[in-house]
Amino acid sequence: MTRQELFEQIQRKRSYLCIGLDTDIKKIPPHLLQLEDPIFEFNRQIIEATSDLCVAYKPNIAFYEAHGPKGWVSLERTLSVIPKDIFTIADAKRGDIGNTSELYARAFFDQLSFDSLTVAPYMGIDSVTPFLQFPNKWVILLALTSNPGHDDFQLLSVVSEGKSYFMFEKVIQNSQAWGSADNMMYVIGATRHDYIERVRELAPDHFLLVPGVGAQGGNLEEVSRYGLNKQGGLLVNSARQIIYTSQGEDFAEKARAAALAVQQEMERYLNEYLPR
Ligand SMILES: O=C(O)c1cc(=O)[nH]c(=O)n1[C@@H]1O[C@H](COP(=O)(O)O)[C@@H](O)[C@H]1O
Repeated sequence: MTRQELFEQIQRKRSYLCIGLDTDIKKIPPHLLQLEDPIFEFNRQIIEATSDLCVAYKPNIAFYEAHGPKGWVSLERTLSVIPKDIFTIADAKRGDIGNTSELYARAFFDQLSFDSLTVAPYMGIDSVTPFLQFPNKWVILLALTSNPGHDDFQLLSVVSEGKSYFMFEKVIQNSQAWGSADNMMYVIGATRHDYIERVRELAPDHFLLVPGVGAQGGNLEEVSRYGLNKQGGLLVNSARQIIYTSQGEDFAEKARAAALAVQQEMERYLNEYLPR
């Protein structure tokens, strides 16, 4: 999917919501557990109930891998029911020496047909560029993550040409030579919305994947104020706050209500910062 197509979807749906399919067998409604593939059935109903309100789905691969081969089947089946105009993110946080990264890319882009993959930048250029060789596919590079440990490394000072930068700032600056705003996004945690203005100075055109609203307490209003750009430029992810709203037979309906509340809030920000 191209940047322009993503933007058109944001305008059409008045939403930049990405729903996280972090489908935990321990948290899904008990009535689904007797089915052959409860994870798929849960996802299928969530997708059916919410696909007009969001522009992306992000299955976190850990929730599927943990079940072995059965989990991969649930993931494949889930992908097959996501409408084709919706952006898909494999949240696998990969990155390794070049030939290994290339195989990871083939797994997620060719075998599973995801539009994008989250990638850790720590091993540097040759661990990231193999993912950028796939036409129409995206790398979403971790820059400033939402978890408490982000300050262990991402906020360390690095001196470059006599100036001091945070490590995450160097990730954003240096990686722009590896790809472009048409095939690379950055992860910025919603819990660090105080840095989004700075991120926008460094990467005015790139899309940002912003997890951490909802269950992790990030602030959507602040993220939107500083993060929206002229093409939308934001995919704000929420998983638990949307998909686990009810443990009953009405779980999909309740998930829709939670997604609708977020979409309506986003529509207000789009009207304010990015009028049609
Ligand atoms: O790469 C990610 O998506 C990610 C990066 C980050 O900094 N923080 C973060 O929470 N995530 C993912 O985003 C999702 C957040 O889920 P909720 O907190 O339930 O909305 C999980 O799948 C996390 O793995």
